[in-house]
Amino acid sequence: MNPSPNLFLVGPTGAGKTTIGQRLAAHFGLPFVDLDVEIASRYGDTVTAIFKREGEAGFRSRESAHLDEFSRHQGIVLATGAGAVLDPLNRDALISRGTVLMLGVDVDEQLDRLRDDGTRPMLAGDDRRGRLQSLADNRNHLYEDIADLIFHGRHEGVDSALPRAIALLERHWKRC
Ligand SMILES: Nc1ncnc2c1ncn2[C@@H]1O[C@H](COP(=O)(O)OP(=O)(O)O)[C@@H](O)[C@H]1O
Ligand SMILES: O=C(O)C1=C[C@@H](OP(=O)(O)O)[C@@H](O)[C@H](O)C1
Ligand SMILES: [Mg+2]
Repeated sequence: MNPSPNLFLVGPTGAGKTTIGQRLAAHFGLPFVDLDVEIASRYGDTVTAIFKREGEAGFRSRESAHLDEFSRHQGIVLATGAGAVLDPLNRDALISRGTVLMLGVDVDEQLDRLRDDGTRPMLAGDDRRGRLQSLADNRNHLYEDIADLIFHGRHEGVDSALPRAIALLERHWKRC
């Protein structure tokens, strides 16, 4: 079904890269890898703890190393973290080693989905809306630049989004 070696999910925090990625992998019968989970398990720590101990720069260098490693696999679904696209080498690896699916989401929906979620260090502190807006301003064009496909998240649950995402991918792969 997938003529491309891998499926890479990119997009803002809370867009559903982890959740939808897992469900897409199950649907297509492919192994699922979440970059953040791999980083956390490799260092026996949470992403939040790595941010606290090493700062964002420390996390980013681990993220780039893991992205390079896992993007070389064949036939996986890989959920990246929202900031993985900041490094141009990461963007090149994603573009050249698989189909890049951007999951888009607006700030209101992010606020809603992540209301009770305290696990995202980039959102720590006050003014979540302002932080999300500035992350969107800085990053959305990077996702769009590398995406083969863009899935626009609506105000709907995962069960309703999933078949739309599957249909989008199947249409794309049929054309390839
Ligand atoms: N339509 C939807 N698509 C994706 N995630 C959704 C949707 N509706 C609700 N969610 C919820 O949003 C939360 C954030 O999703 P997550 O997969 O962690 O995003 P990401 O990995 O992109 O940061 C999860 O709790 C997920 O169940
Ligand atoms: O916005 C970011 O830079 C980050 C997003 C997180 O992933 P999600 O996109 O799954 O939240 C995780 O990689 C880390 O906390 C940094
Ligand atoms: Mg995630």
